[in-house]
Amino acid sequence: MQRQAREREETWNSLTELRAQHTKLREECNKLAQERQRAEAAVREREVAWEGATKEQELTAEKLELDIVDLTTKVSDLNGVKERAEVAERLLEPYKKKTDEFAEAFAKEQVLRKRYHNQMQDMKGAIRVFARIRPQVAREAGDKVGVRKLDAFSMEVDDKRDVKQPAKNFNFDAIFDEHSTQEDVFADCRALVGSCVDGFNVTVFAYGQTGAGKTHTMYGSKDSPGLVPRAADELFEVVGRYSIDCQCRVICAMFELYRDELVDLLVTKTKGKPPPVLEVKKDSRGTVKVEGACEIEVHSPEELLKAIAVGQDRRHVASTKMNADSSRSHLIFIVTVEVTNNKTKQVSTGKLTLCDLAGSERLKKSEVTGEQLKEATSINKSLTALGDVIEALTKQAKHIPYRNHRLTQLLSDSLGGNAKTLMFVNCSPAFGNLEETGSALSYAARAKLIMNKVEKNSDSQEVARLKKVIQVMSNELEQARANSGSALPQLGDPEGNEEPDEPEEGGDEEEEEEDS
Ligand SMILES: Nc1ncnc2c1ncn2[C@@H]1O[C@H](COP(=O)(O)OP(=O)(O)OP(=O)(O)O)[C@@H](O)[C@H]1O
Repeated sequence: MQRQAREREETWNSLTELRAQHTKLREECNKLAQERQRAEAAVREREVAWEGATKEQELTAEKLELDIVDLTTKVSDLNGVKERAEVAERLLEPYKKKTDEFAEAFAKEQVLRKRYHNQMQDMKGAIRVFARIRPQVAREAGDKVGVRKLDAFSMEVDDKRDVKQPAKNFNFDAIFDEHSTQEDVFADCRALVGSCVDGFNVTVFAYGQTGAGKTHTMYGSKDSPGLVPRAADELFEVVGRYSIDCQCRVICAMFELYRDELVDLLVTKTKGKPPPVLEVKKDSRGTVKVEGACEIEVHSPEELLKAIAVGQDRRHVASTKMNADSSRSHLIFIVTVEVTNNKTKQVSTGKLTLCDLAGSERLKKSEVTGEQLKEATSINKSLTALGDVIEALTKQAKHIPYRNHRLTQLLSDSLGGNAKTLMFVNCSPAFGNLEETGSALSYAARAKLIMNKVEKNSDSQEVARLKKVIQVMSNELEQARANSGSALPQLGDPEGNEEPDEPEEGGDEEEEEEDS
């Protein structure tokens, strides 16, 4: 009985154990079944994706095949066009040659037209205006171009940002653009140097916004010399030709008009001795002279270039937002050429005035402060005075306000005077400067209307000698008057009542009127 009970218990225990094992196995079986389900779902998903990709590839392949067919048709069409173009080109060959010939003839004709036009303007005494559009500089990178040369005589200023504003056209005696070299520019000015040696007064001045290229045009750089150094070489070329039967003397002087003060750039400063006072005067012919200036006689282009370099080094320049090397003064270089004919003893005296004006600037744009602000204000004031003189001359006003500023006094024989005058109007091509460019061009267009009374400065040797004596005596008298206060009478007025020939600031209505 006991044995039976023990066997039953053992059997029960192994049954319980078997049951536990069975439960565990069922759980594992369930787990495996779930994993299998997940794996089957993933496989199905991949199969669907693969089928989709295959379909897409099939569609792309079909499209590519269609594209290939299309491109093949186009290539064969293009081959047909190319063949026809080649045939047309062969047919056009003789016409192209003719067109090139016409273009060349047109260019030659334009050069001649410009030359004859300039000679005619010269004879009429008209002030000539050459416009020069400089290439865009690094500062303007990314800005659009709004100033274009149209042909040898015309240009346009087109503000495409303002669709309502039509392009403005300007006509001048020559237009130079970003492709024009310093050589091209000088080729159109060369004859003026000859005129100076011939005994005429000649003025070339550059006007324009700050950074527009005035100094580049007038002086240039070592690698790309501008008009002044080229004129120095040309002058001695011409003098060399004259020297066969004439005695020639070349004398130069250089000043800057800095903040309304005339500064001699060639004078050697002596310690403790103030530099001589410079005065702007006019001789009997109306030629402007700067009295008290240091004049240097030069005998070769090298000596002349050395004098130029000395003066340029002493000029006031500064860096502004608009130009890294901005000229802060008006630079005036004067070369006088005295030619005495060995046979006739006739003396002719020509004066070449080369003037690099300081640039007009918007004070907000150039962001100058302190001393530079004072410089800019003074520059703008002088250019306004110059504008007033131009305005008065073009309106043929009775009174021309030359005496309102030293700059206008200095240029009084060049504007409405006895000189052959050439004005450069320099401009930037960039959109950012269109407003300033437009006003500089309008300023220059007005100047183009001015007529000078050009005549040769020629005297017999005796008259020339006497004029020099008078000049020396006048200077001595002025000196004596300066030393003894106002005790001595003024020249030409025994009573000593005449106004001294000093510039008057601010355009006083009371000032002495000058003949237009
Ligand atoms: N035709 C040109 N070709 C190449 N570079 C030019 C030309 N004109 C001007 N530049 C360059 O543009 C910059 C400004 O020119 P420049 O100093 O002559 O201007 P500016 O009118 O004399 O200015 P500012 O009135 O401030 O003295 C310079 O770096 C100059 O080298």
